[in-house]
Amino acid sequence: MTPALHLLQYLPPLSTETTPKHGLRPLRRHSFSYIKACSNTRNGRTKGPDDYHATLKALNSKGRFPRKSLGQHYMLNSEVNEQLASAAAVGEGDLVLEIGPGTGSLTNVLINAGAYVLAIEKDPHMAALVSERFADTERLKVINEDFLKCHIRSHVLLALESAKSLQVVSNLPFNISTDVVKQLLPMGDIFSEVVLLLQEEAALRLVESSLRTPEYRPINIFVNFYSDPEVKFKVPRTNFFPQPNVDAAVVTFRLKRTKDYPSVTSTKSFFSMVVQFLT
Ligand SMILES: C[S@@+](CC[C@H](N)C(=O)[O-])C[C@H]1O[C@@H](n2cnc3c(N)ncnc32)[C@H](O)[C@@H]1O
Repeated sequence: MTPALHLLQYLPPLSTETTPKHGLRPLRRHSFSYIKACSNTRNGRTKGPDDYHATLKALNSKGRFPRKSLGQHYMLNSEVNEQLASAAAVGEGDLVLEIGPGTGSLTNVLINAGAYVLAIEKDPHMAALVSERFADTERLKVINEDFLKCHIRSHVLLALESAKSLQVVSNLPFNISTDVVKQLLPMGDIFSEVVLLLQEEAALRLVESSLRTPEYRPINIFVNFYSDPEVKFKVPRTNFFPQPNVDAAVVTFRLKRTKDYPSVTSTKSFFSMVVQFLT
């Protein structure tokens, strides 16, 4: 059996399940004066096949079965990707950091919304695949690194000449979501908003302050200290390939500016301070 046929037997039918309608803000239109890593022309936009077919075609072409250890659950529904971009109000000239572009279905929507995308992908095969898919645009820069280990600040500042803010938009691997949140939320000096597709239960735990257990309480304090979080909408598991065992939800974290809270030396010291306070 060829790798492509082997993969095809696992493919779900095209989902007709839609996500609930919600009141998203209209697209914000402001632009950065100049972004070093990308050209500022509009010519690099990519109009390709829809996410379902593009994702499956990309995976099939490489005969590459998704890896569980890397949380590779790919988004098949363009509508969800559109809503993610809308939740972040991605518009013309924005610079967006995407963690884990995978086959590039969300990347495609971000580029078509007018953004320049800096994508960090840990899997070298997927980094190569997404670079290849968007080879004809200068709106994408792919970095093949582990987001949790890379020096994100220097990557971002290299890509952004002026000190204006930018957004993070990502369909995250569920297994690294808490670590990503801990890393990104204190970066209100460079990011204005972080929009993440998370496991639904994790999303509710991070945002719902009414749920109080000793385990999550410090992380709730952390999230509210650095941001104004909001659960936007639920994404049923049937929208992913392979289908995970859980549903997902989109959360927006509007980051507070560093001048709006007392200075904290490190995330580690923040948590030890909170734990001391609570015990
Ligand atoms: C849930 S998939 C999402 C893929 C794509 N964005 C989509 O919506 O279909 C997660 C992606 O993150 C990548 N990834 C996993 N761990 C990572 C890490 N530590 N740093 C960067 N990328 C990672 C995976 O290889 C995979 O491409």
